[in-house]
Amino acid sequence: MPHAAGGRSLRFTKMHGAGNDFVVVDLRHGQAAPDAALCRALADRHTGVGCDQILTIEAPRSANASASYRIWNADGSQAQQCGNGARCVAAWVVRDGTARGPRFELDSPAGTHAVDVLPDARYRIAMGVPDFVPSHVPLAQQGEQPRDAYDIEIDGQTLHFGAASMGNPHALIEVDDIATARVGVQGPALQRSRAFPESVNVGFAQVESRDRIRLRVYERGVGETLACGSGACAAAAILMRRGRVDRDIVVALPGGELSIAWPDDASPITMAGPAAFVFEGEWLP
Ligand SMILES: N[C@@H](CCC[C@H](N)C(=O)O)C(=O)O
Repeated sequence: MPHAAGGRSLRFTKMHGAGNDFVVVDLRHGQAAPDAALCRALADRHTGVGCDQILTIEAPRSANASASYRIWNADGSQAQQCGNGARCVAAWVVRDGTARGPRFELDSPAGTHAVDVLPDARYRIAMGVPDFVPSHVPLAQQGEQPRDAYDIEIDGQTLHFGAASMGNPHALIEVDDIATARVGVQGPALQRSRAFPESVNVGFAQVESRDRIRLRVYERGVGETLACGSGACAAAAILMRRGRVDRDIVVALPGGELSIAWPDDASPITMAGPAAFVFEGEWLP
C-alpha cells in the first residue's frame, strides 16, 4: 500500500497496553515509514486517530526475530524504547501468525527482546539490562560513576532524582503521595533542563510496600500518559538498587498494573502486562 503522506490511505490497528495507546502500522509490504508530520496528524486526539505513540511493524533485522518495530511519539520524535508498545507489537504478530511460537523475539531500536506469551492476553518482555552510567542515559555533567540519586535546582527548589537508561532516558522522583505529585510542572521542567540533553521521561513513584509502587510518568514527546512500560522498568530498577523494594514488584499506573522482575543487576529486567486490540481503521488523508 502506498505511503499515506503521498496522498493515499493507510490501514492501521488501534491498540493499547495499560492505557498507553498506539496506532500500529504494518510496513512489511514496501510502504515508507510515516514522517513526523503524519505521526503528529495520526496522534491528534481531535482531528486524527489519537494515540501516545505510532508503532511500525517491519521485517526482522536479526536471524531469530519474528519482526522488528520502530516507535514515534505523538510530537513526531522517534524513540528507542517502548515497553507497552513491545507488548502490543507482540500481540499483533501473534494474531498475524508471524510469531515463532509462544516464546519468540522482537527487534526494537534498543535491541532484541525475548517475548513470552502468557495467559489472558498478557505478554512478558525481556527489556534489557538497565544502564545507570550517566553518559549513557544521557545525563550531563555527572561523571561516569552511577549514583543512587542526583540533585537539580529547578525554580529555586532542589529536586532529588534517580536516572537510568532503558535504551531511552528516564528520571525518577520519589514522592510521598502520587495524587499530589507535581507531574505537570516538574516533568516538563526536568525535560527542559540542560542535565538531559536528549530530554527525558520523568517518573514519579510512591513506594506503597516492598512489592508494590504507584507510578505516574510524564513522557518525552507526549506528556503524562496512562502508563509507561520502560518507565515502570526504570522506576523499579532505580528503587531496587536503592534497596527500597524487592526484586519482583507490581507497578500500579493510572491505566493498569505491570509486573516487573529483575533477579540481579546483570540480568535483563522483565515486564509483564496486558496488550489490547481496540479497532482496525483506515486513515484518509
Ligand atoms: N510509552 C512508552 C515509552 C515511549 C517512548 C518515550 N516517550 C521516549 O521518548 O523515550 C513505554 O511504554 O515505554
